[in-house]
Amino acid sequence: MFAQHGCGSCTDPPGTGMAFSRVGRLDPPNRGVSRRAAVMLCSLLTSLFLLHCLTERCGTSSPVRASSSRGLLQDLGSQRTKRLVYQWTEPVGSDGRVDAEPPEESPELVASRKVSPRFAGKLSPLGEGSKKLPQALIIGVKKGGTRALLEFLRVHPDIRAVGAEPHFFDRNYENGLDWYRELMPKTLEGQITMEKTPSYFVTREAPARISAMSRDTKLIVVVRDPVTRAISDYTQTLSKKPDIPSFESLTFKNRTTGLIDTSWSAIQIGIYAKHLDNWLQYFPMGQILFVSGERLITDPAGELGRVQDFLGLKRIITDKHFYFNQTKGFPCLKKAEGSSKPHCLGKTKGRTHPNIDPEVVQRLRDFYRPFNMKFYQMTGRFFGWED
Ligand SMILES: Nc1ncnc2c1ncn2[C@@H]1O[C@H](COP(=O)(O)OS(=O)(=O)O)[C@@H](OP(=O)(O)O)[C@H]1O
Repeated sequence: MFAQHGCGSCTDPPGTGMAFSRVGRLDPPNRGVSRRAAVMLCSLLTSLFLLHCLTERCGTSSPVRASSSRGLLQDLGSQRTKRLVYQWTEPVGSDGRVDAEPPEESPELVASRKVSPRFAGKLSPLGEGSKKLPQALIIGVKKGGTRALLEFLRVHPDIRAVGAEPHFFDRNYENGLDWYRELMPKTLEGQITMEKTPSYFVTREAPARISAMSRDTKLIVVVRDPVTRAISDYTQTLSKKPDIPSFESLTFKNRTTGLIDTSWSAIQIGIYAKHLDNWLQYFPMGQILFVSGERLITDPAGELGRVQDFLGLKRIITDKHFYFNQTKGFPCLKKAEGSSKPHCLGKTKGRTHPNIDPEVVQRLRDFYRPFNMKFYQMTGRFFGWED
């Protein structure tokens, strides 16, 4: 009876005691003793409950929970997420060049994972495992097909990846490895942690920094015909800054002399042999896998087979996982990771490119040819970008 009667007081703010003293004065003495006992019992139970909450084991509805240490950590986590959100808008240069885009994940897919969209990895049902530094990275190239590769790889049960581009080895290096590790999803023994940031491939300092993290890091580069890549890069910028000069005028330092402006990042990035040279100072060729961006579209399962072998994983992602979506004009996943629904990449992947003057395209083909030949020689793979 006391427990029932007094239970309303259990929710009163502890330490006020006002309701109890008023009730005590109005009741007869023998009942007053019992009431005092009930009050003491309630206070004891309240204290125990508070203690329980402070050790973070009580339900989310508890007011104590809001100020618990986990609450603070969650707040910090969302601040960090916000910080990374800003970075999507940061890299717009004065010429309207944009370095990165938000991850191509549909809101439905993200919601189905029930975790932060930007840093969503695969969650084990009980959230067990620990955060580890990545053992494999997709380091480039921008507009090569890096998002498609990562989204396809995430289907593999032994791969867990960050959704967003952390840009750790180029823009956020001063934040330190602990910051970087915190961004990673938890993994169990035998699972591989991954992330993709396409700008690493052209960042001078990236190879030394990644090697300092671990000399065993496996590196994956998705490459695509440098001319189409440059046009794709330009198309992305144009979609955000429609007033930029034409592709043709940005291509040349001087159109009449035909001198190509190699300082324009859209052109620079495609000189793959030059960038690769820098990586080979720190990593042996066997630790770098080159994925054909073209074949990733025409034969995704074939390229994914090579990637799984390279990562030492069982070939789980096969033809059965893909279908060709006629409307999108690209292969899509029958079931995305963490979801039972089909999944194509979003609108910013597979944009319609503007028509470029064929003479300019030819001039660029001539420009890239020797670099491409060198690149085929270095990698031992013929990518067929000549026509
Ligand atoms: N399956 C699938 N679906 C959609 N798009 C696909 C796919 N596979 C490869 N691609 C090509 O990926 C190009 C974008 O490359 P990235 O994801 O590396 O771009 S980014 O650097 O992250 O912005 C994108 O370039 P654009 O066609 O120029 O938009 C696509 O051609």
